[in-house]
Amino acid sequence: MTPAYVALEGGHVIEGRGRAPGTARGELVFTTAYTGYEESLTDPSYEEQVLTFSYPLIGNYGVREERFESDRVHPRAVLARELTEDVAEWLESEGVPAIDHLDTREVVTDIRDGGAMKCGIAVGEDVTEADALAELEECKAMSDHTEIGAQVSVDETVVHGADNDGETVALVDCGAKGSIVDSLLERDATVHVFPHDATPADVEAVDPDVLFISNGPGDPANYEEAIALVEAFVEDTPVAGICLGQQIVAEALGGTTEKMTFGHRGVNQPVLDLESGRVVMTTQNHGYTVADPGEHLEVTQINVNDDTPEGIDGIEYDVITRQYHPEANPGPEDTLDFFDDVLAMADGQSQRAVPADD
Ligand SMILES: NC(=O)CC[C@H](N)C(=O)O
Repeated sequence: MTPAYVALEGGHVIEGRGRAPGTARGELVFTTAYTGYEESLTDPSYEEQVLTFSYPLIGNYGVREERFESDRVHPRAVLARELTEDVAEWLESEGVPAIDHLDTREVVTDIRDGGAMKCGIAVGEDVTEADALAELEECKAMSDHTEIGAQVSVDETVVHGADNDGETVALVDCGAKGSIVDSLLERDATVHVFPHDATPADVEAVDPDVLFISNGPGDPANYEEAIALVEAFVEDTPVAGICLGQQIVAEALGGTTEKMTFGHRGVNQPVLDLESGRVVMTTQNHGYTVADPGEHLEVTQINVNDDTPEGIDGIEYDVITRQYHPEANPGPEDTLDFFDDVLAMADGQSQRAVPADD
């Protein structure tokens, strides 16, 4: 059995079975998702994290590229009770250390008690506990990854669906999942995918019908350029956002964000729509949340478990955002109509509670 160690903040070391070799460090988080491991492992929002699957068997339907959300695995390392050979081989080929045969209940309990925490990972024939502890020593807090947007964003603008007849979307790529682009293309939009640090002039050049801020990893406060884009466009152009995008929009419009203890990661988070009273099941993956939406935004949907904001609308501006992942992949598709609402807003068809002055 290949030795494998996870060193947790505070120095507690958990031993497991090595499935893919290497050393790594990152913020230790867990997801309760029971399907969708390919989508989760390729979701750029997991950059600089070590992902623990609490579901006990991961990989039971193989690994298929058409389910990937980006072109690589983003977590720095993967922990599970049992990984199939397919997944272990895939992670090894990606150079991502993987460990199984550990007590994931213990890991999840530690995270629930101590919050998402730094960890060090060491897997390989010759590694020792000291190697995992050395990685832990080097691990940075998530908010100190100030250049994280550059690690996951496109370098140059990419256009999808240039011949489509629908709305023109300026999607700011802070680590966008492929399904967000697909959901817009399926609705006939033309999607210009911009780097995370695009300038207002770059975006203005395509005359967008909506500015759309994507999901992405890390602390929203580290996305200064995207925050500035929202500030620059919100008075004249509709704005949408998913997950990190909701947090960036709040930061831009006078709201605040904060780090949660261990966040929401899974495919069955219940969300209440305050107007309709309807509850939907949602896919989530976030560690920060909007703490105060500020005076320009109102909360329209909340998490049933802890009342955190899940949907936000502009009061005097055309803005709609979601904290969860309406594009699913993985997870239930109850919330795909968010994309219809965004494109209706882009087309000037939105039904906001407070109409704009013009
Ligand atoms: N999926 C996301 O966009 C994650 C947003 C942000 N990085 C958070 O952890 O809260």
